[in-house]
Amino acid sequence: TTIMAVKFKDGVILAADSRTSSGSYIVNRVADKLTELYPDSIYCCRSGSAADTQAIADIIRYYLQVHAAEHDAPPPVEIAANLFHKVCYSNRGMLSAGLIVAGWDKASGGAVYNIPQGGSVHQLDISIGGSGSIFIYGYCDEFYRPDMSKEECLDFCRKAVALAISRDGSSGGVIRTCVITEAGAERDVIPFYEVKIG
Ligand SMILES: C#CCCCC(=O)N[C@@H](Cc1ccccc1)C(=O)N[C@@H](CC(C)C)B(O)O
Repeated sequence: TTIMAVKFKDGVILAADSRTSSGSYIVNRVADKLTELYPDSIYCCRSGSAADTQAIADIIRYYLQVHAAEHDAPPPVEIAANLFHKVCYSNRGMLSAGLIVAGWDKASGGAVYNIPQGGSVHQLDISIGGSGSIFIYGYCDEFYRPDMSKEECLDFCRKAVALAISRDGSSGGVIRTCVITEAGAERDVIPFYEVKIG
């Protein structure tokens, strides 16, 4: 898997490949690793065990619905990140889950949180994860800027995931993206071959 989430001018952009593998067998070549946690405002990027990350996302989705009902307002992204931390840390050592939580809320105007295997929480401007991310740290260090426009940031994310797909055997398929701003969430998908790489 290759996943990433990035802050840009108007909010956040999430991106992922679409390969689910079992050893060298490709179980799903069109998997959707960008999972909605709260309608139109909070998503997560999933890496690691498909089973574990599906189960955890379902739990967080439920708790965010409860939070929204209790507060009569959409939950801040930070709440979703803290809920993931609680579940992942209390089941530490029994899960294989590398998650990135990202979304837009009135208070932050866009936030990205990385939750690695141990269950810690890290707020960042950009987070990359999954087996393919090791191949694109240099690319992201060199080209990421916090003030990119939507189009610039979409191109940056698609190029980063395409470069990872070209090197990581556990990443592949199509490149899915999700742009989250005050206006809501906008999903897109492009084939890997449409991205011009070396
Ligand atoms: C079907 C089946 C077997 C398991 C499918 C399955 O979880 N594959 C995993 C790899 C893995 C992980 C832990 C144990 C085994 C196999 C996978 O493809 N993970 C991708 C992300 C998920 C969310 C789709 B990525 O991290 O590569």
